[in-house]
Amino acid sequence: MKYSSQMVAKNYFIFALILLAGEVLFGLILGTQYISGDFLFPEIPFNVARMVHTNLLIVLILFGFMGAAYYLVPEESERELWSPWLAKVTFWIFAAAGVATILGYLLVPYATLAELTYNNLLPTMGREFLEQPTITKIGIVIVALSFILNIGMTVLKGRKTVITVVLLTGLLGLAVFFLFAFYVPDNLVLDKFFWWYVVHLWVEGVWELILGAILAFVLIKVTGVDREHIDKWLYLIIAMTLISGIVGTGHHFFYIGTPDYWLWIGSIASAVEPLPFFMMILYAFTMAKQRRIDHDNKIALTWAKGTAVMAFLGAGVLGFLHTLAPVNFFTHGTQLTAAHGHLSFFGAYIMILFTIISYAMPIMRGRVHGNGVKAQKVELASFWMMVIGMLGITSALVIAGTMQVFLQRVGVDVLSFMDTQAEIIPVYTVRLLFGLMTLAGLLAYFYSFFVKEEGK
Ligand code: HEM
Ligand code: HEM
Ligand SMILES: [Fe+2]
Repeated sequence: MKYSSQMVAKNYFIFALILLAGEVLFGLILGTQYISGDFLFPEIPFNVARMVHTNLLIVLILFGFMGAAYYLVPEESERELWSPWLAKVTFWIFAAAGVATILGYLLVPYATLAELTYNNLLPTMGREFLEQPTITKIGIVIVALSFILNIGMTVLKGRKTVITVVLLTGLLGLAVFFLFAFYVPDNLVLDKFFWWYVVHLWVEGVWELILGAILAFVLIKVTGVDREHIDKWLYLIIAMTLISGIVGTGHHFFYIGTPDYWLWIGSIASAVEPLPFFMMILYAFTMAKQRRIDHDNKIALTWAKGTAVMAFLGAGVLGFLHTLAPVNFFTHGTQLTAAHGHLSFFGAYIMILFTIISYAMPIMRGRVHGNGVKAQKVELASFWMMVIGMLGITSALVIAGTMQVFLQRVGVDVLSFMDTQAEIIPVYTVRLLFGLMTLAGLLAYFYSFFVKEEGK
């Protein structure tokens, strides 16, 4: 490790992985409830489990991004972190607030949680992904500001690279768009309209910049390819992302009460969105081919290539599947949406965290050349188990969604929502089995940390 302050990233990475285990566990609870509705009722109702599942996902990605930034920014900027102390303190504040919020979801009814946290003073609760009590949201803003101050000062005072500039832009965007979580208009159409300013402009806008920057950093390290070469790709990908992604928000404004012109704008702009994801595949594989060094940490490169491919499949292919207005008319809010949500979040934002963790963690643990051969073998097995598990979950959901559309939405003699769900239960059983495989893969990943190196 070049700079001792990079070490602060370790806690962030470990905590992100623990939250990921919780997320997958709650996914399995949800998957079981789809088959047997009374499972764990009344202790953990579906709506609560869902909230815990998705909120853990968001929070773990935030922890992962912070860890990634704290690790790579000092190295890129060629100086110590502006304030390692601040980074350590914010970790504990954020971790405590996160745990308290999840416990709040699980231990008291949501309405009571709203009352206890004085939601009436500034109502922001109750929207998907943004269910956190207002006070937690304020905490997130404070943590984000201190984090950006720390990263920003390090970047400004040190060497500026394309990677750090892109990363910082992404992080600033992340913080700015989160502010829309505080704007909850009474009008339901406006409410939904601005809700997407957080959700869409995060995942299909500024988070993609963060993803691109982390991917570029790891690729430079493990391939030894010239920075100038990688920078050109990064510029191109980022430009394509922003051009298509910002206007592409229109694909959420088709049938929610917004004007008709969104049908055209949303369809056309978002149809371009798969391109930057496709370019990431070309970029990762070209770099791997042109590599100048044979880094001993082979698995980090595997994760990097895997991220590019899976993000393209989840976001690019499954996203495109329902992004044209005439298709979305039938598929909106079905299991096809869930299929896309799972593979895109996993392929892009969970896998990029595995990429940076697999590169950085061995170094932080004193293994500068990466883990030993045996540990990397276990990690490779975990890679495939998780990738196949998530592909299995999403394939099942694509089948479930297609059945749902045809049974419930096409023609006149259609089934009700619940009758349709009953027909799909066999497919949900397959989903659950692949979910178990994903969990097994994650456990194998954890185990790889404890594999002893030969001769030690
Ligand atoms: C890292 C892995 C996972 C990620 C990234 C993930 C992500 C997500 C996301 C983004 C949603 C919201 C989807 C939407 O609104 O369309 C969701 C909901 C859900 N997830 Fe996961 N999930 C993961 C693992 C699992 C597993 C292993 C299972 C079960 C086997 C599962 C089952 C569910 C269910 C049943 C829902 C609720 C869908 C609904 O409301 O109908 N998830 N997950
Ligand atoms: C990594 C990037 C992406 C992530 C993490 C992501 C995630 C999600 C999630 C979780 C939802 C469900 C939200 C909800 O209603 O609860 C969603 C919806 C949607 N996504 Fe994405 N997405 C990504 C990229 C894309 C791309 C590139 C496209 C188009 C090419 C796309 C098209 C759509 C559409 C059309 C919907 C609305 C589905 C509906 O009407 O039910 N997404 N996305
Ligand atoms: Fe979107």
